[in-house]
Amino acid sequence: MNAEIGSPDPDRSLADLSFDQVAQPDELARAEALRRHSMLVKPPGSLGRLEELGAWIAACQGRPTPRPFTRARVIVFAGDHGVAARGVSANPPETTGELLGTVLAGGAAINVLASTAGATVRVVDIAVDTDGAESAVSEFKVRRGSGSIDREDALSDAEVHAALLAGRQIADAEVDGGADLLVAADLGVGGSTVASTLVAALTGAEPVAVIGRGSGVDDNGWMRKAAAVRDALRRARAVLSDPVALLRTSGGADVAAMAGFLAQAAVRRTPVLLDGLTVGAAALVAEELAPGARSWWVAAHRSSEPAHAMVLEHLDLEPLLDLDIRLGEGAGAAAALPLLFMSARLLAEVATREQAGVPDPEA
Ligand SMILES: O=C(O)c1ccc[n+]([C@@H]2O[C@H](COP(=O)([O-])O)[C@@H](O)[C@H]2O)c1
Ligand SMILES: Cc1cc2nc[nH]c2cc1C
Repeated sequence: MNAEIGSPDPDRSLADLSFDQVAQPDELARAEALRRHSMLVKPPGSLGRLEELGAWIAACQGRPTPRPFTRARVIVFAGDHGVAARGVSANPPETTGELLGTVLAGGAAINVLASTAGATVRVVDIAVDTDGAESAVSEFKVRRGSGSIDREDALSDAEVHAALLAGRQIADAEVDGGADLLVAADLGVGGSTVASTLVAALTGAEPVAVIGRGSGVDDNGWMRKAAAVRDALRRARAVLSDPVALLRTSGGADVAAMAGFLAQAAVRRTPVLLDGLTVGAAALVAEELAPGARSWWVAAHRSSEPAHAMVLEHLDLEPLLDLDIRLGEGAGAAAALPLLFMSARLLAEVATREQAGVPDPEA
């Protein structure tokens, strides 16, 4: 049980929330890595984006020859959304708690994908609407569910602070525990309505342009979702310039925690593989909280949710995969993990032309 649910420390000041300045990845290491790639036993540039990806890893690690990743971690942030009660999802709200149990039991797609790729999964119950049955993963729980963003604030200011701090603390603990590659993942019925609202607010997109089927809502549900996003957007646009107020008005504790996590991962110079729509919405907020954080992120995939394309465009990120994945829970990111593992090892382990005795025809 978490005694603090619903009563975040009122003494936490705004100052607690500031993120240290984000340093940029090491451009010298990136340039050296690209130069090394041109010396390896293959036509220059022939490994395409794997070369760029390797150079990005080198820049993040601050060394031209990357170390292989040894501890990739997927953190699943689970939370409920009050707006789910408006019938905007194909699934009833209680599904979130059931899915949380499935991930904990190892039976979800993310468990299989992460384990196949060689990553471990941690689940954090940040705001699941359980009826009092908090568990060992509820240490950072901020509240149960959230307000329905079409007509009330999702959270109080104190709850936004608590969630951002939770994300920041989780990132710190993961990096201190040796994580060298991080994935933020979301789980929560109604999450795509919240994420679509945040994306429309932060990118200036029209409501109808951002609304997709989420986890599979039917036509009537899609209409209710469109109405909810339209109403929520009116409230969101009033607080656009203030990311904390935006999270209070139109977010959720899971999104706020992911934003804190993504910002702090960048502060701690740790590369992150971004998943789909809801993580993307959190990333938009994180970039506002910690400008420059986006340099530490790679977009794993393009979700089939229309709002995700707007996230990618806004952050100027080119996704690695386009597999029509629209699951959330970190699935798209886990599917792309092997590409990062390969990119790091290619730079470190492929022989140079000189070592292989294959002279450069141009030399
Ligand atoms: O991240 C995505 O691209 C994504 C796209 C569609 C659905 N989801 C997942 O589905 C849930 C949200 O869908 P919905 O329809 O309940 O809003 C939530 O658990 C997300 O992880 C996630
Ligand atoms: C089954 C199911 C799995 C999910 N994983 C993430 N969101 C989800 C939503 C549903 C409905």
